Amino acid sequence: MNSSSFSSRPSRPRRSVLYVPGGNERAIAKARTLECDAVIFDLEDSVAPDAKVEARETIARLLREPLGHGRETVIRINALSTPWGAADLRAARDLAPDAILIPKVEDPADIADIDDALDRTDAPETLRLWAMIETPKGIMNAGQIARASRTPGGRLDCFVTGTNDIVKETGVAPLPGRPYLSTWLMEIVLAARAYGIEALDGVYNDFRDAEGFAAECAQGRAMGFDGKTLIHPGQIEAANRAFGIDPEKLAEARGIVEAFARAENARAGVISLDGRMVERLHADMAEKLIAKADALAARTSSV
Ligand SMILES: CC(C)(COP(=O)(O)OP(=O)(O)OC[C@H]1O[C@@H](n2cnc3c(N)ncnc32)[C@H](O)[C@@H]1OP(=O)(O)O)[C@@H](O)C(=O)NCCC(=O)NCCSC(=O)C[C@H](O)C(=O)O
Ligand SMILES: [Mg+2]
Repeated sequence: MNSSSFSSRPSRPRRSVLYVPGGNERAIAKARTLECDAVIFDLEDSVAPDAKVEARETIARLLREPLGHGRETVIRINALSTPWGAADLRAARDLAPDAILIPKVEDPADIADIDDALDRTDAPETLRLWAMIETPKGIMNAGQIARASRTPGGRLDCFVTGTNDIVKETGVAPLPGRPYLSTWLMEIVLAARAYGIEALDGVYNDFRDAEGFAAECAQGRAMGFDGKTLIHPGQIEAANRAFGIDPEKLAEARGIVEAFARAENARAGVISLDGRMVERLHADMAEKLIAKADALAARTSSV
């Protein structure tokens, strides 16, 4: 398989991925009613050290039922190097979420350690790993981290950008338009694309600023991110719109696929369609878009 091919990436919609603090029972209950594509139940930075054990017990009690309606359930654990990491990993594994999110990944070994620990407990192969890229070393090593995911049985499926930690660790100014962050964000996208995994943009802290949020979503989409991580239910609709599918683009994609399917184009590498040059690589991209639209359509919206 061509590890850099667009079509090798999964087509699950991840337009809107909401963090929910693991200790907040009201927010956990509310998450079941929301139209986001995935929910990250957090045991790391949104939970104070003294509340970590209780938060773990809370999600173990409240997440026995999957979210349903095609939404992915993800649990962010504390790093294995912390006093809570190993017990978080066991608890998360027992809940059988779609993925476990590992914070502050800096090296392929950070993923391999978790993979090995999961293999020792016969965790299902379907359990995926997501990696937070949010430190200088994590950004610099993003390519190697993604590359290591291509090993047989590798579980890594998605990079999640941690802009708050990047700002903290680098001292970069978090200005509107993210001028000093953009290069690093695009390195994360590039590393993900090179090895066929997905990449999610970081959070927008000022959750009452709808205009600023919409602008940052549009920027993230233009950078190539698959979706945005969110901190508040009020951000879901705008993220779904920004990272959703434009009906005109979908119609165009269907036209490209149909054109290449015609008998007269069976051996063509390039065709002319509506006055534009269209290559087989465009057909690959079109198929990916159609698969994403189908996955969205298959999701029931009656949450
Ligand atoms: C940011 C908040 C603390 C704001 O909370 P609050 O003031 O309570 O908001 P509202 O009163 O507007 O809430 C209205 C209702 O919505 C529910 N709610 C709020 N947030 C969530 C949520 N995230 N998920 C589900 N439900 C939510 C409230 O309970 C209200 O419900 P109801 O009363 O029944 O109507 C709060 O939004 C919050 O805690 N957000 C998540 C914070 C978080 O998880 N942070 C950690 C992840 S961000 C990060 O670490 C990224 C990365 O690592 C990095 O480095 O960048
Ligand atoms: Mg962080």
